[in-house]
Amino acid sequence: MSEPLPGPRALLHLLFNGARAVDVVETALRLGLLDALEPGPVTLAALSERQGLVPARLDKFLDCLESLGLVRREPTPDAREETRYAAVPGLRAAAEAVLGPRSLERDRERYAWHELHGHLPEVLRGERSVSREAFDWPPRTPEQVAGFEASMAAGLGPIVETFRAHADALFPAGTRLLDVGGGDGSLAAHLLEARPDLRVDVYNLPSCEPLVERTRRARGLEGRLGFVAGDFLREPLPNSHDALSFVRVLHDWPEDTAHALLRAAFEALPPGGRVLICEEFRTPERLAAQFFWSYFLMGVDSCGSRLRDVAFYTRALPASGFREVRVLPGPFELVTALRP
Ligand SMILES: C[S@@+](CC[C@H](N)C(=O)[O-])C[C@H]1O[C@@H](n2cnc3c(N)ncnc32)[C@H](O)[C@@H]1O
Repeated sequence: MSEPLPGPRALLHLLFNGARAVDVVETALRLGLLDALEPGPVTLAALSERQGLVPARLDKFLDCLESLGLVRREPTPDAREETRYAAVPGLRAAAEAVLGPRSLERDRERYAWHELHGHLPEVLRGERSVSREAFDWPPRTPEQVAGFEASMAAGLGPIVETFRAHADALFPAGTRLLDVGGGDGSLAAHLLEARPDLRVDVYNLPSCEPLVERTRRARGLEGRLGFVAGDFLREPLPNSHDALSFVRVLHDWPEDTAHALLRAAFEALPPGGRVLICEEFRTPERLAAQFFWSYFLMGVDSCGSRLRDVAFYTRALPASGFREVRVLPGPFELVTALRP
């Protein structure tokens, strides 16, 4: 769905009514109204009869959805009950993704954003931050590490889809891939399940080793899913792999660190070796999905997660010596390049 954003005044009205707006959309999802509205158009009379709802009340409910830009109304000179409504395409899936029980937004509610809420002037002046007990970057305590990596694994769906779509071209038989900052090994496990001839090592801080061990055992990947402990800010990357991936890693760091990591990847790869970068590049829709992190990380100076323009990487890769830079399509784009 790429609807134009409402003007500033309309947007602010809607934001002020945010809790009520979410209530409306959640209700539409729960009652099955979105299932009826998305193939639409459907008349008010048919919809209220099918769902057992009071037409005059449903009429107001549909006005709420229309004011959010989620439902379109076809005005009619006929009786009010004959007005036809249709949901904008993709609404049901979007509502499930953002408001459903496995929503990433719900997952983010676990973070201590309320430590900043109402205190942004002090936050912006550098007088207040998220406490290190609540969140540290990189995660420090075993609870922080496990909680953070679980959040990451929950959002892997589009990344797995992108990698799977391009796996044949990217990973010839026998490829050894190092997934740098590879979380708890969940992405590696998906790739290994899709490609029986692949071998993947996760490179991560030592605190992540038990999580990767757990993934290896749970998915029966002994002998194929390895772990290499290291800190890429302090030491060179290991140099015994054909390909290195950075998945949602480079955008966590300032530009000079991202450049340094790409140079480290270049040094570690053999001639013909491939680097892969997968993260969300900056578009209005993705910026909306990133809102939580833009807000929360104002209080965490050690983490600068920002969506970058893809041009940052298409310029940075050649500058680090890489050639044949390609941007492959997918739900998250995948940028690849080769060491000559
Ligand atoms: C945003 S997470 C992405 C995890 C995973 N790639 C994914 O997309 O689900 C960033 C990862 O970088 C790792 N990381 C952070 N600092 C690191 C460092 N200095 N050396 C190695 N890994 C690091 C974290 O432990 C975490 O697994």
